[in-house]
Amino acid sequence: MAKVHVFDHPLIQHKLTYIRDKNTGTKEFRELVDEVATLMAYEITRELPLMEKEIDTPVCKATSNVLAGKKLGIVPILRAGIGMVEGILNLIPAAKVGHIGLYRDPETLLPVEYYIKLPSDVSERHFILVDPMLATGGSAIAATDSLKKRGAKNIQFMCLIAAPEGVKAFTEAHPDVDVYIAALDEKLDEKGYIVPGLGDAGDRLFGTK
Ligand SMILES: O=P(O)(O)OC[C@H]1O[C@H](OP(=O)(O)OP(=O)(O)O)[C@H](O)[C@@H]1O
Ligand SMILES: O=c1cc[nH]c(=O)[nH]1
Ligand SMILES: [Mg+2]
Repeated sequence: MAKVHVFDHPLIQHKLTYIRDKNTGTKEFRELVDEVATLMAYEITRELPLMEKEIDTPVCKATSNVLAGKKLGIVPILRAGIGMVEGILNLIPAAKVGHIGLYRDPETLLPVEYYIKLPSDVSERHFILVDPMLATGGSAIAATDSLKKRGAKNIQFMCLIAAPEGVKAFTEAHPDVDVYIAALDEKLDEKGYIVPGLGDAGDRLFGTK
């Protein structure tokens, strides 16, 4: 069964409070999402494999650890996922970036895929799929389906805020994909918005409301 990790680091929680605040403007919202994505990436990469390397320090020969060269891919779910990419690349600058374009139909709440472009070596890569919001779970489930259909075997899903309904649906659909969230909120409202949430993540990031 998928593991669900909730990051309760004080810096993440502090920044998330200002991300939620409706009085936070687009510029600050973007900066805060970027910063939280970096902090989450630090936590999410904790298990990356290391290998030993022989080096010469100014004092002597030594054996020390470096990353074992795992091929990483970051995949934002458009649009809102884009806001988390730079923050992760700050820590993993060599990662490849794929894109999955999905929007949630406002009537049915079902995801509609309109774009996909992934690195060519999908089956060899470890993917971090990112989206600020896991609401009904439809978008994250469809994006993970899309990745798997193209050969992805190793996926982690990272989001800022999740609703219990979304976590349940996602972990049931993809029990092999661990989920990393900054906050688990109370519920969904009748329009499928997360309560208390942060509103529409894409609109707040890009100033389209
Ligand atoms: O879990 P779900 O119920 O599927 O909802 C979550 C999705 O909704 C938002 O995207 P939206 O459809 O608003 O697209 P946008 O990023 O282009 O604004 C959000 O960024 C997720 O992708
Ligand atoms: O609360 C929500 C739910 C879905 N998408 C968002 O951007 N916000
Ligand atoms: Mg949106």
